[in-house]
Amino acid sequence: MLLNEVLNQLPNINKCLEKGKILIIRIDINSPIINGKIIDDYRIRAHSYTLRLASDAGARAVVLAHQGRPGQDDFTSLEVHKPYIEKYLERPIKFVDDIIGPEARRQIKELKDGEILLLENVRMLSEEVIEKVPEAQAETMLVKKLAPLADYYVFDGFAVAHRSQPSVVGFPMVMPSCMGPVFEKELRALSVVFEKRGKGVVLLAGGAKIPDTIKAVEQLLKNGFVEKVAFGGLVGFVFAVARYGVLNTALKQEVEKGGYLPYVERARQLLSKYGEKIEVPVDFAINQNGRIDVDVFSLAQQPLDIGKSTTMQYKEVIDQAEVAIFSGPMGYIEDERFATGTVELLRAAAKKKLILGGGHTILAAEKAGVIDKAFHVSTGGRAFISTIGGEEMPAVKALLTSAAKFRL
Ligand SMILES: Nc1ncnc2c1ncn2[C@@H]1O[C@H](COP(=O)(O)OP(=O)(O)OP(=O)(O)O)[C@@H](O)[C@H]1O
Ligand SMILES: O=C(O)[C@H](O)COP(=O)(O)O
Repeated sequence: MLLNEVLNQLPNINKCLEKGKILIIRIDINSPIINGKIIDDYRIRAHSYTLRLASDAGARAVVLAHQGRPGQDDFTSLEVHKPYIEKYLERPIKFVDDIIGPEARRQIKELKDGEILLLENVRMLSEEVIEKVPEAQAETMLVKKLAPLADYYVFDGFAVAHRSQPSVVGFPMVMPSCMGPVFEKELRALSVVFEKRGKGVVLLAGGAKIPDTIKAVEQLLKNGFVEKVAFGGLVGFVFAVARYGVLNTALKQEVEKGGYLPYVERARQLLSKYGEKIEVPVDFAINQNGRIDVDVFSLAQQPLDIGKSTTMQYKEVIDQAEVAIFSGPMGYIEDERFATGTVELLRAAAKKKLILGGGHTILAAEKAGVIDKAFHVSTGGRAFISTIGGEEMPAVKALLTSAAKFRL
């Protein structure tokens, strides 16, 4: 189903905003954390708007969210996020280090109109990280314990919409549900891409998520949703190896190091099918006591950015376009010298209808000074790239089922 049809069928948050009603709101404030400190709060800022809407309407908000994955360094308590939410909301919120236990349930029952209660990292429940069909997720402890306490479920976590987890797809099966404003805004912005049916749409695809990016690009090209795709970042290495052969050992080594050699074959297939629609780097920047640019055949060490000729070539592609989608940086943006390709292309893309997504892409856009010029800045990482690829998100499917069942 097309995104605008989905949007017509799903109730938006206004249908769930009622004074005194208890809302379970699933947001995605999963943020980059280093040494216990949040280093980018873009998602928190975005979702604070949703919580403000609920609070201003006098609803009682129970907030579900995650941070990291069990076993990873950034798997922390959401207590870390509380002051950030309070900063953007300009009002205090409650936090409880419990999710479905007696203390959490007591605090939910005692909520007053306009209050917001943030529950602990929902991935501390082992059942949350197991993906299953929505009907099975409706049987989890999370849903069984919390759903009876609430009136509505609001799904706002676009960035986690691709996960068939209990907090995402379980609640819509058992209670009236609506989409939150962050999620709705994402779908509306991305529907612009689909409405164009590819005409004048270019994708700048970089970054490090090789399998996800290749999968999304396969879909986009197959469905005719883009006119051109220009590759950079690590995914650009894979396409350069595919286009120019494996003569170049430095590039091949980089691809091999990440275990991505099998993707070279998929890249080759895409190139043979859609060759004229795909742009591949012709040169790269390397570090030899500073940045120097070398053409793809002379490369003898790890490339850290697309080169100047590639940047020029991609700028021409952007100039011809109406909509530019930017997903993943073109180079190692953590080092100023190698952020040039990404920054220059972002500036060119900002003259068009620019849609961008991904943590590092947002950081680069901030660096390039274009974040406020973008038509849409997505909160999604994998969810963003998958949605533009035309993949149906489990959250969307569950909300559609809920809409048909509960008719808000
Ligand atoms: N040539 C390169 N050499 C080394 N690192 C690179 C290169 N090109 C891109 N990267 C790295 O890729 C990472 C970003 O890729 P990623 O796919 O995570 O993008 P993103 O915008 O952060 O998306 P998401 O939020 O989904 O993670 C950055 O750390 C960047 O330095
Ligand atoms: O950052 C993301 O992409 C989302 O929060 C989903 O996180 P996950 O990949 O750990 O499910």
